[in-house]
Amino acid sequence: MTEQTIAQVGEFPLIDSLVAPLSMGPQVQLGPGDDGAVVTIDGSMVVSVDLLIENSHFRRDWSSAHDVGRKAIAVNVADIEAMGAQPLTVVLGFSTPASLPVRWAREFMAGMAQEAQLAGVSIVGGDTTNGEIISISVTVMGQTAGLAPVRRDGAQVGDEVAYVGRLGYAAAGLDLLMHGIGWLQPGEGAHQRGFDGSTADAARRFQHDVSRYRETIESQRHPQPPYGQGRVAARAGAHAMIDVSDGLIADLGHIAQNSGVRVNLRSEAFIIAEPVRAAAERIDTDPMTWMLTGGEDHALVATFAPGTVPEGWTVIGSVDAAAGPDAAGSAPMGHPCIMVDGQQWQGAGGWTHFSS
Ligand SMILES: Nc1ncnc2c1ncn2[C@@H]1O[C@H](COP(=O)(O)OP(=O)(O)O)[C@@H](O)[C@H]1O
Ligand SMILES: Cc1ncc(C[n+]2csc(CCOP(=O)(O)OP(=O)(O)O)c2C)c(N)n1
Ligand SMILES: [Mg+2]
Repeated sequence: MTEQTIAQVGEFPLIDSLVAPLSMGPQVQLGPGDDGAVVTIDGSMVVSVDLLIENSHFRRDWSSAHDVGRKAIAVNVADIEAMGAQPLTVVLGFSTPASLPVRWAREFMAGMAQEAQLAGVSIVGGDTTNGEIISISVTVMGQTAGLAPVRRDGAQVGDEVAYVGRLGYAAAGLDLLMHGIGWLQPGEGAHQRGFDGSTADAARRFQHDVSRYRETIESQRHPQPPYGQGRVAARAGAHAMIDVSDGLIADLGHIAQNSGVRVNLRSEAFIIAEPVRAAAERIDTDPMTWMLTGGEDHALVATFAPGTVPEGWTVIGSVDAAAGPDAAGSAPMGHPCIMVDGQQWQGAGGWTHFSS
């Protein structure tokens, strides 16, 4: 029997079935179902949006619908955490081919609901349309609730640089998946690029033992941002903060550049987690590259006045005065604002869209 598709169910019955299981937090006066949602907030509103596009941000043969739903919430809530604000609500833009099995949409929504619960946000509305591939846009709203927002431009010379959350996991998982390791069973995504659908190809892709580094692949499917730690950093008086979406060096580069300072990282301060080390051994690569330039774990990295780094954060470097214009000119492709073990970082600091 073939699976029921979205085309067979129709727009409004689909929406009804997607929103019915959602629960609303106490701040929600009016949830999905009207022209707009109504939300009570404390202080100023902090708002951010991110897109997840099929084959750019996820693949259906790498991640389940549930994983993609979890990721859609996590990557967006991390931006509100990185402002030191309290995440409250999200609205979802969902575009999908009519041929998508309804099961995929329901599991996606269940993943969103599960992660929303973890992150402490309510899904208060959305929009559903027809499109050639799956596109997901999540807008997240938070409140300042008595604490000043922590921006990217506040780092001060003499600050300590520290992070909380995972580094290198999601990048390791991405590399493994790109090596054909850890794919899901071929389902509706089997037609997608990189998978020829043949039995031999399927057998080759699913024969790997991934037990030692499973957590890295799971992190690529859905990251685990350190929920609540953005508020902890704001309460500790963090001077600047960002979440690591593109790569630690790239994202710290935004702090350094916006603040007019230079960041010095000490590689010996990084602790390489066992699953990341195991993944690096499996595909014979340097795990530090993933930790320094890999994205999608959505760790928080912040700068603090000396002695004010919160418990549970790992200090990895310090903030210096910016180098002169000569130094900037000597690393046109690199990150003149970021030093690692006393050397200016040359080359890519993380993921950028539009490059081949
Ligand atoms: N198309 C756009 N229109 C307006 N602002 C944008 C657009 N794309 C990105 N920005 C802004 O540029 C900044 C950097 O974007 P991005 O790298 O996506 O940040 P993040 O990693 O926090 O998601 C953000 O402040 C974002 O709001
Ligand atoms: C199919 C697939 N290809 C490539 C990647 C890797 N990747 C996609 S986006 C990205 C960086 C973060 O995404 P972005 O849209 O730049 O997030 P933002 O900085 O706006 O939060 C990475 C490492 C992936 N996750 N899935
Ligand atoms: Mg963004």
